[in-house]
Amino acid sequence: MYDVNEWRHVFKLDPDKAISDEQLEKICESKTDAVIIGGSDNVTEDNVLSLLSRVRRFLVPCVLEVSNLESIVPGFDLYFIPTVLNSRNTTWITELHHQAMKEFGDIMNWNDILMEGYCILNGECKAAKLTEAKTELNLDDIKAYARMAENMFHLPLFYLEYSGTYGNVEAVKAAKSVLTNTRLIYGGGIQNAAQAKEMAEHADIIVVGNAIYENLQSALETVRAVKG
Ligand SMILES: CC(C)=CCC/C(C)=C/CC/C(C)=C/CC/C(C)=C/CC/C(C)=C/CC/C(C)=C/CC/C(C)=C/COP(=O)(O)OP(=O)(O)O
Ligand SMILES: O=P(O)(O)OC[C@@H](O)CO
Ligand SMILES: [Mg+2]
Repeated sequence: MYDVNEWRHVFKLDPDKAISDEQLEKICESKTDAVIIGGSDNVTEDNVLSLLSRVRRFLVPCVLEVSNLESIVPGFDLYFIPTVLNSRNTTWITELHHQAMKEFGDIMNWNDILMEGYCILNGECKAAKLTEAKTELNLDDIKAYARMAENMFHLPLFYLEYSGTYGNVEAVKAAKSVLTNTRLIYGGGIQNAAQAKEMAEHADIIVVGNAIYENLQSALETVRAVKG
């Protein structure tokens, strides 16, 4: 029903951060392709459900990006499941996933679930610290992770994650150069239309997160910059 292959721009809402109804309406009616609900800190069943019910007043597709087992709730259009390819700790590559399959395996509808191969590149972000990601990577390392996502694991999504800081365009270009079927997602530090446009020249989908809470007007301008 929802074709992520057509998406170019998404907003990521953090369930741990406050957003007014008026601000949320602007995000949901911005003509972005989807709203992702996700974060790395204090993501709970309660704050996920509360944000989902507020986003549901609008027509925009709503995705849960799963970050822990406790906050997986029904009612989303799609579920994105990260596996951190450059983590040093198997917990974040396959272990929580194994646990989740034991818990939810019988009721999972794989038409609504997409795996994301994460490559985290900002060593200072919470997700990097939590997952013990190996972030000192050169362009060849990044290309190799992208190839693993597509050719080895056949993942539908490869996510270059610079959460909190604007990343290296050359890294995005390098990842894109080796991907054919797997969609390239770029997220991190996009604060304005120019940055959105620059990353969207190489990434298939760009994600705007923190800017929603820091400069909403500028965040909204990223939609038109990417989707015209
Ligand atoms: C009942 C029902 C609806 C069932 C549906 C079935 C279903 C979807 C089952 C789930 C199956 C499954 C395999 C789940 C996996 C479970 C799991 C916990 C996997 C681990 C995920 C993971 C690697 C998390 C690590 C952290 C991470 C990469 C989070 C992604 C998001 C992210 C990086 C956000 C940025 O966070 P933020 O807080 O904004 O950070 P900053 O401070 O840097 O801004
Ligand atoms: O919050 P920012 O830095 O925009 O990053 C977006 C997203 O990639 C975070 O997972
Ligand atoms: Mg954030």
